[in-house]
Amino acid sequence: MDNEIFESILKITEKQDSDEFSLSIVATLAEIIPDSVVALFEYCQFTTPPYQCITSLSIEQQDSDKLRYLWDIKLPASSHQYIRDHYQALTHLTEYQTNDDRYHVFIPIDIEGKVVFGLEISSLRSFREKLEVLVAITKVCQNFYAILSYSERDSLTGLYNRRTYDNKLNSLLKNQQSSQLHHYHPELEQETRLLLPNSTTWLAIFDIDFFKKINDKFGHAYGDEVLLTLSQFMQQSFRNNDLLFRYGGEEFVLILEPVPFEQAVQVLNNFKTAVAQYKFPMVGHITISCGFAKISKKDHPKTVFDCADKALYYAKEHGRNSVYNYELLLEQGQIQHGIEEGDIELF
Ligand SMILES: Nc1nc2c(ncn2[C@@H]2O[C@H](COP(=O)(O)OP(=O)(O)OP(=O)(O)O)[C@@H](O)[C@H]2O)c(=O)[nH]1
Repeated sequence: MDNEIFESILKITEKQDSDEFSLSIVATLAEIIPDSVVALFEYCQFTTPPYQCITSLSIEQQDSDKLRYLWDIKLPASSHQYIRDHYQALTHLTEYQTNDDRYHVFIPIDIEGKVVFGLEISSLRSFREKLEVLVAITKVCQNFYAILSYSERDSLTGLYNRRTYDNKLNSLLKNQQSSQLHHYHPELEQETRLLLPNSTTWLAIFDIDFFKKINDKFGHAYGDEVLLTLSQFMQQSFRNNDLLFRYGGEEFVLILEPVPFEQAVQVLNNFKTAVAQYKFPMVGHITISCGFAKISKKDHPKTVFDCADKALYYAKEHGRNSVYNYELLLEQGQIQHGIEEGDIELF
């Protein structure tokens, strides 16, 4: 194997987390193709357009021979235009040239036969002679992505699993909203969204009401169908930057990107209402309860979860099919900080 490919693959596959892995692929390709812009797109069938650029990089050679890594730089308009017009046809490696004299290559990465990511590399100089290297690297990456995805996602719903939740929340708390991925980059010509004043990141827990009865009445397979449909509903209802997890059995966690309190209440209530109105095949109507809490920098992962869980418990005790916020319940004196009736837990 060519030494360059071997070294690159070794470097990329040292990463054990798919976010870091993605950044590493982009960096490696940008190093291999000097003066290029490398962008990584992620596909999501539930968004419009059904893909988003999650990161991009260009490496600049400085006078001192030092390299400057320009992350999340704006993509050439020609790349955006082409992808917007042709994304449905970009299911195999595509080379194209545009009027601005740029040479582009788009390489789709599929997992289990479905295109999940796409890499777009563009430069004012042709890099045809490097195509073989690019293809070799992306083929290995494709296999490695599949392994990482298997370990990070829940097999029934495809949402992130509990283990990934721990990792993502830990890194979010460590580095509140500054991670390279799943973060809105205004430079990337995506949906322009200004951060409203008083915006905070929120953690919400959803739990299906009386799910045991659904299993008991219709059988486990129909119970699974409800979990699957609900998770698809979640993917359609929340923004691409929001993170969704199947935390356990019939319990789901949502990390809501920074929005003001009123907006969080509205978004969560809309979802709760939409679920209650939906008629599941065979099972009919179901309801969910939700508790949510603010994620602040100083929080410990367990503390945030426990707070949202207390609000969820309150919802379960007060009629279900409802959404409650931990901080508001606390302010209203409906619950106490740390100590609950019949609860000797102290934190
Ligand atoms: N079909 C299916 N059922 C599951 C799965 N994981 C957990 N469950 C079931 O989910 C049910 C959860 O029951 P409980 O914790 O009593 O909660 P509940 O019946 O929803 O009641 P409340 O939460 O109090 O409204 C149990 O019967 C579990 O067996 C799964 O992957 N598939």
